[in-house]
Amino acid sequence: MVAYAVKEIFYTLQGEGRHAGRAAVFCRFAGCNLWSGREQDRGTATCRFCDTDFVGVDGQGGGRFQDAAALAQAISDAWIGRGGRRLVVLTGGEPLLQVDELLIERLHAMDFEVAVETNGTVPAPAGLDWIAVSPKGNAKLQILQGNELKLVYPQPEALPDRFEELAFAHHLLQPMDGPDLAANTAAAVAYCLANPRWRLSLQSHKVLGIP
Ligand SMILES: C[S@@+](CC[C@H](N)C(=O)[O-])C[C@H]1O[C@@H](n2cnc3c(N)ncnc32)[C@H](O)[C@@H]1O
Ligand SMILES: Nc1nc2[nH]cc(C(=O)O)c2c(=O)[nH]1
Ligand code: SF4
Ligand SMILES: [Mg+2]
Repeated sequence: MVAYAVKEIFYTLQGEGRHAGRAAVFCRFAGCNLWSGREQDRGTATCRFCDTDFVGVDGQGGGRFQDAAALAQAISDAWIGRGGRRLVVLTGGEPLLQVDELLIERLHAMDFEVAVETNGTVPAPAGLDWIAVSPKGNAKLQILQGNELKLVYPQPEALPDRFEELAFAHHLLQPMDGPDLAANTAAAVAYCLANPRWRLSLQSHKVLGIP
């Protein structure tokens, strides 16, 4: 039985959210519940603005890992930093379709702080150190609390008001990348100025030209 399908594993700086600028291993799981990942399905998907290729296991360091120990070892091998706190960001695709408590335990045993980037539609296993939820359109949220709520903006079906009172330590707006990035960034800046409980999250890795 193949346990985990992983698109890619790479070491870079977290580009987004409250940990932006911090070194981390990214583990990108294959597959998502809100889009097939095929361009021909994008227009009818629940999530239509995705900036990521999460199909297959053919990326750098990707593959099928038989068990939690094997995947945790591959993640550990990708950490090339010296000193500091080791951080892994589990992303995708939708990581919570695959992440389980055993993997989190193994990563903790290898001295990692374990963060997740999720669309929030799948319940989270116990033990995660940092939960970043990024709601999508009218998809029903199952995770109603966490560390950061990072809303891609603007989404007509997911207005910030709806998430303002949820129990997250940080509320962030991230401009939607795509053909309207400049206008979306201006709109997000204006929203944060008018509604100071929201802070801006830029995708700094794209500006920097790093993965
Ligand atoms: C590719 S997703 C993978 C994790 C998970 N499926 C999710 O949606 O949160 C990683 C992050 O990128 C964000 N993202 C995806 N497409 C984006 C876009 N076009 N502009 C800005 N952020 C985007 C997501 O909202 C999420 O915060
Ligand atoms: N540098 C960098 N930071 C990121 N933060 C969230 C990402 C993601 O795709 O989940 C991401 C990513 O793909 N690259
Ligand atoms: S939920 Fe996340 S991975 Fe899935 S299509 Fe949307 S942005 Fe991409
Ligand atoms: Mg990304």
